Amino acid sequence: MPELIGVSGGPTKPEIIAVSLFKLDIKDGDVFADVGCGTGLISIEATRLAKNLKIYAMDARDVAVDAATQNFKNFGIENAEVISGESSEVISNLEKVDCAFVGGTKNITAVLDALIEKGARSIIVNAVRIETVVRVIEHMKKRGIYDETVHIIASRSEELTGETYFKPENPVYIMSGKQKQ
Ligand SMILES: C[S@@+](CC[C@H](N)C(=O)[O-])C[C@H]1O[C@@H](n2cnc3c(N)ncnc32)[C@H](O)[C@@H]1O
Repeated sequence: MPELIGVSGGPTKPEIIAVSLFKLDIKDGDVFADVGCGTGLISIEATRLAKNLKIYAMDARDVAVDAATQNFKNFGIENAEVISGESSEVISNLEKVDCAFVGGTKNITAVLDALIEKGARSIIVNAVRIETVVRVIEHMKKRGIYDETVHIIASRSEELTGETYFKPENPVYIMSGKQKQ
């Protein structure tokens, strides 16, 4: 496996990716939006779960766009387009979206509105700040797409003086929205 090029804020931890992508329920042929793609790892993992995806990976930071572009090249991901810009505007210019993972939550209500407008049937949002969690739940409820929130607290084994202890990861909230297509 090639080594993933990192950026601040990423990559998303494997346990969070596992739960998020399970709940996303991505299907063969889907148009998938990786919103605030950072390293692009979510898109890379999504290609292992479904065939013939069309992926739009977007981020407002040049450093993330460059990292995702290089990571896709290194991992042989040919079905992903990396787009630089504010996600709510990028999504507005897409023809349609079937499902979306939102890892970057700036302007989150506008991002959710754009995804709903494009017909997304499944939207998963990751957040660590409680104010963002409340904003997402309230807006999903207002738009009639709220499904549920899962709060994940994981810890990973680390060696300590030849023995094993568990180092806690940051807790993450995973919000899920579903819409009929
Ligand atoms: C926590 S990181 C995402 C990590 C990523 N899932 C990974 O595995 O590498 C959040 C990213 O979202 C981007 N971001 C946040 N809000 C955004 C927005 N409204 N539009 C575009 N990018 C955004 C940030 O620039 C940042 O790179």
